[in-house]
Amino acid sequence: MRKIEIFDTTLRDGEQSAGVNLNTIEKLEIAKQLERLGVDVIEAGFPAASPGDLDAVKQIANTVKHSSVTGLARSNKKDIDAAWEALKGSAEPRIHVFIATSPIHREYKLKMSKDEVVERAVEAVKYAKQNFAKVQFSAEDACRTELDFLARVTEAAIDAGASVINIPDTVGYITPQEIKEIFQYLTQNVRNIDKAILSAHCHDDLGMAAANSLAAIEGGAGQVEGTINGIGERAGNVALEEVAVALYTRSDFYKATTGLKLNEIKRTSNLISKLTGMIVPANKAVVGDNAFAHESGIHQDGVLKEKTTYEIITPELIGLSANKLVMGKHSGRHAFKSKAAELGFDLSEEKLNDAFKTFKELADRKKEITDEDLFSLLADKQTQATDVNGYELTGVQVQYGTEHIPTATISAVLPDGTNVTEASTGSGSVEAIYNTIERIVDGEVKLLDYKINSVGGGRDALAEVHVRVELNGMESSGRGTAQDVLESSALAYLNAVNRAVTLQARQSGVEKAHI
Ligand SMILES: CC(=O)SCCNC(=O)CCNC(=O)[C@H](O)C(C)(C)COP(=O)(O)OP(=O)(O)OC[C@H]1O[C@@H](n2cnc3c(N)ncnc32)[C@H](O)[C@@H]1OP(=O)(O)O
Ligand SMILES: CC(C)C(=O)C(=O)O
Ligand SMILES: [Mg+2]
Repeated sequence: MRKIEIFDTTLRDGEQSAGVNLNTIEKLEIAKQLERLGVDVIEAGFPAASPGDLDAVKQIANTVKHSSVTGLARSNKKDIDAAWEALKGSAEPRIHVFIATSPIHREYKLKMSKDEVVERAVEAVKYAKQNFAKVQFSAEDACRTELDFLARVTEAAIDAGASVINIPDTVGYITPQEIKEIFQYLTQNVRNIDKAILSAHCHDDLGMAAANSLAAIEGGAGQVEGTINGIGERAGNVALEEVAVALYTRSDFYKATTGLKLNEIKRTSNLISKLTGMIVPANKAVVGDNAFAHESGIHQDGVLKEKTTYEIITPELIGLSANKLVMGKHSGRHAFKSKAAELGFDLSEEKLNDAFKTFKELADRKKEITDEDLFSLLADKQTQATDVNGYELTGVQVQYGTEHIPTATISAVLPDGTNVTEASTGSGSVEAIYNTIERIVDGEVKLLDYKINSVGGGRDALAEVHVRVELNGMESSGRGTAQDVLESSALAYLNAVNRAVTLQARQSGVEKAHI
């Protein structure tokens, strides 16, 4: 069996998804889970993109021990220096430098000749190699690049010191047969290919990312790059869980495996979905809610007689256990702590006490507290900043009637500690709440997107709201979870406002909390 290296770029290419913005605490939590999942490399960000990105990559590099941590850099000294600043504390400093090689990108974007692109790539790899133990080079838009030129760039980058050469299908254009041939061509025509491993990085614009990644492996790729749940720029990157489970299930065909702990897949998917607000479609391969649901009579009959009639992978394989009824209002602190550990959370004493209090309040109102409820509650506590200096919701009251104008009254604590209560109307309850919050907040807030999702099932399920807002021209996202949809709507809005305030403070040089 060949071992395929798994390079996870959820925190870099995944965060390039429109509307996703993770703060450092959330990125750290995701990185720790990717480490538990057993990915070989975590691409933690693009350090030159912003001081916040650099800081997040640095914290992840200094925390994660069992996966390599890397950061992206353009082929210039400034980006490579920023990456070094972020990654020098990691166990095996590793950088990912790139430059586009296709004719379209050379002519219109970079305005460079072939020779200039090769020269820039070589200079960048050599410069990076002065500090970094491991250098990965990517030929952006490789799959639309002339094959002989791609081989030339690859050979030059390896000679300059790159030990991983990534061949991205940047715009999701290639077909499985073609990408297999590209990898075979490079394997056969690059003189020094034995000194590097080839990597595939596929996007899903035509829905072929998983097929293309698997075809690249057949053609000789030793590393696959992608994201969990397939999030990423435009239609997203290849979903790593699909590649890993396909290799496992069809090892008879691919004769390849990965180092992933497949039973950590579901937890990783849930955490990333929750923190990014990118909800996983029910019919999504491997991690969708319906991936193991048999609806029709003939299928149910077959599964009852013999599971393998209609089930090629088991829920247990990806760590999906039956949703147990776990805790109730009579549960104590010890049981709660051990349940939190079972669900994969290692909370500080302060956060654990806070989570226990919220759990007890919830248990008073909700009949059954499921693993899903607890996961949501604990993930919120784990990623909540303790040094927050923002707006805090203390009360929501809404009057609604089909014959009346909805009116909301909101009480909150301002960043300077003052208590306020305001009221306003709207065409619906949520609009009334948001109009009221706008009266409380300093500046102009615009709602850009609103999504609501229930955590688990049942009439008393928790409501999780994700919003995207603009505050004084600064875009940010926020989320809120509560049993009541209106309360979660208010919490999500204020969370997004607080994040925008933090980003603005950062930009104006005033370091504040990681809200
Ligand atoms: C395929 C991918 O996923 S690539 C990664 C995409 N990710 C990102 O862009 C991360 C977020 N980006 C950013 O924050 C900003 O774009 C920054 C900080 C990286 C750069 O910002 P700016 O300096 O303002 O440049 P801007 O983004 O407008 O333009 C990019 C410049 O980099 C150049 N460039 C693009 N790729 C490369 C490269 N790999 N190597 C060298 N130069 C490059 C472009 O030609 C352009 O140069 P020009 O200004 O001479 O025309
Ligand atoms: C930066 C590179 C690797 C990339 O994300 C792409 O080309 O899609
Ligand atoms: Mg990409």
